[in-house]
Amino acid sequence: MLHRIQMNHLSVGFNGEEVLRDLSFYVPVGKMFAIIGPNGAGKSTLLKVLLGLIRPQAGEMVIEGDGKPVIGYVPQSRPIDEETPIAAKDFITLGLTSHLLPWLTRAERSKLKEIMEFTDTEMLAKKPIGRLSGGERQRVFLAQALIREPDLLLLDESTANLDPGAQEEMMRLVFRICEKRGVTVIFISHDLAQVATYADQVLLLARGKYVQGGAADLLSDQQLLAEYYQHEPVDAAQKATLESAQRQAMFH
Ligand SMILES: Nc1ncnc2c1ncn2[C@@H]1O[C@H](COP(=O)(O)OP(=O)(O)OP(=O)(O)O)[C@@H](O)[C@H]1O
Repeated sequence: MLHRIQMNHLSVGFNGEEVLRDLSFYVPVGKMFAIIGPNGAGKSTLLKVLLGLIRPQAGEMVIEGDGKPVIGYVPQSRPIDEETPIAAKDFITLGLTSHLLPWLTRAERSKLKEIMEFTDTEMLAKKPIGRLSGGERQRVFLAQALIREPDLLLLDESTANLDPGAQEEMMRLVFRICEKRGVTVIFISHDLAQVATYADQVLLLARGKYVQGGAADLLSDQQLLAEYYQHEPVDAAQKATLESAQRQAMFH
């Protein structure tokens, strides 16, 4: 169980170029937290800092819990060679400390069964991961992250390449994990509707600046979004004109 996730004055750069500058924010424990912002804003870099893969040049990261915090990670869906010789079930067990199926303890086997039921991956158990559909593969990645019983779950655009139904299914699973097991979830997304639906708090990031706020307040601030995403805000009149043009295009 986590007690506190707090970043204080983080700065990260590559080859002398700053990507994150003096970034301070907190993540509410046991909630869904979204990181949004334009391409190149530093969102994945921030997740890598949380995963301990990048050491910030300045600042500190505080992740406090009852014991050593366990972090699960689900990457963006990527193509995997069809012939990759590993079945979904074996892939999921790679998340455990004993690793390979024959060496699983009784407790680990029962955990595996529970997680595969939860993520609806039982039917995929024997299929090579390269032959799974995008949505199936992401559920397998999620199962691998969950089998470690994480305190903190990180998702880096994990639903980006899925169809709307599969996106919804995956986010509902993640939401249930957060709600029922008290897992803190940090997810990166470019889908602002998805963020509005699932996030409690949002960190909006652009190079060199950031703002944190409640999802409803922050996402309804068109001026702020336009400033960070660097486009003109769409006002009500423009929206009506656009919709009318779309309707006309449909009938001609
Ligand atoms: N290992 C690295 N070496 C050099 N530059 C890097 C490295 N990792 C990231 N960067 C640079 O840092 C900047 C931020 O990258 P990052 O992947 O964090 O952005 P992002 O917000 O996740 O973008 P996107 O929405 O496109 O995925 C980019 O300009 C990128 O080129």
